[in-house]
Amino acid sequence: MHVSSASLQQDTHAGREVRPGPVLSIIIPCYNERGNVEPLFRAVEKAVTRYSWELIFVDDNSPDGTIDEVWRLAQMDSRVRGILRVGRRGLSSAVIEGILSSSASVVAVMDGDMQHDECLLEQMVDVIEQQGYDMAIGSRHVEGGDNSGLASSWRLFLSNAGIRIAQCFLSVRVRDPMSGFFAVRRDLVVKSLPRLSGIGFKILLDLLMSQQVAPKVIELPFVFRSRHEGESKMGRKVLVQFAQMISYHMLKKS
Ligand SMILES: Nc1nc2c(ncn2[C@@H]2O[C@H](COP(=O)(O)OP(=O)(O)O[C@H]3O[C@H](CO)[C@@H](O)[C@H](O)[C@@H]3O)[C@@H](O)[C@H]2O)c(=O)[nH]1
Repeated sequence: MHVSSASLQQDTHAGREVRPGPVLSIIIPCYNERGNVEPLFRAVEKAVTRYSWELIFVDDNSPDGTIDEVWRLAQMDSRVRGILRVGRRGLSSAVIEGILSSSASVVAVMDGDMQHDECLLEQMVDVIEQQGYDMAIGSRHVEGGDNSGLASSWRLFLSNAGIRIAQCFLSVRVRDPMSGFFAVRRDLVVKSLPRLSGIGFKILLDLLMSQQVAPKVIELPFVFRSRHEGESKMGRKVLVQFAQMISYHMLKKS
């Protein structure tokens, strides 16, 4: 397991026992995902063994009691934490709050429905920590990636159209800017906070559009799986919010 030598030195100097924080914070926005919480935790536990991690679920007061399930797990394992937001909704803003409450130098964002492949998490940390990338994106649109888990051909059409639109506004070439699965240096997000819109579903695109200097980005292929349980929250409102988010950045730049 990776432990930073800086933290060890510091604690040797202080002469007391060390309990270093996690290397990776995994942020899970969730709404009505009760049945997916424990399977996701178990999957992460199995997949991520080389780095220490914490798993932060950010729930917007789901009617199905998702947060109770998160807190039940948190009682059994201190690597699990839950943030309950009341009176607010939104994937992107939930992710931002999760990142703000995290402590690792690398944060990963993934869906709470098992559509993202947890086996990619270690590789994401590897490329950021060892190869100097700022961001590693789980991509359905590079060789080896696959988008077959999207629920319908209508969703596929929307996703492809969204990607084409998004790419017009990016200075860095990203094949899957609509992905909800990525890892990033935490300090890059913190520096971007004044420019992030936090609107809607597309936090990766929001983050990419907030950059003043092109970040060093790598896309890693993954197979987008079918949902484990429950339903997608994608609706007409999400499309409107997508347009609002793009407009927000265009207005800021003008
Ligand atoms: N806290 C919170 N979480 C939310 C909200 N809306 C959705 N989520 C959570 O965000 C994750 C993704 O939401 P889904 O509703 O499952 O998204 P999707 O339609 O399957 O969209 C997927 O495909 C997109 C690419 O086309 C991805 O961008 C997106 O992240 C997701 O992977 C899930 O864990 C879901 O519970 C919300 O208002 N609040």
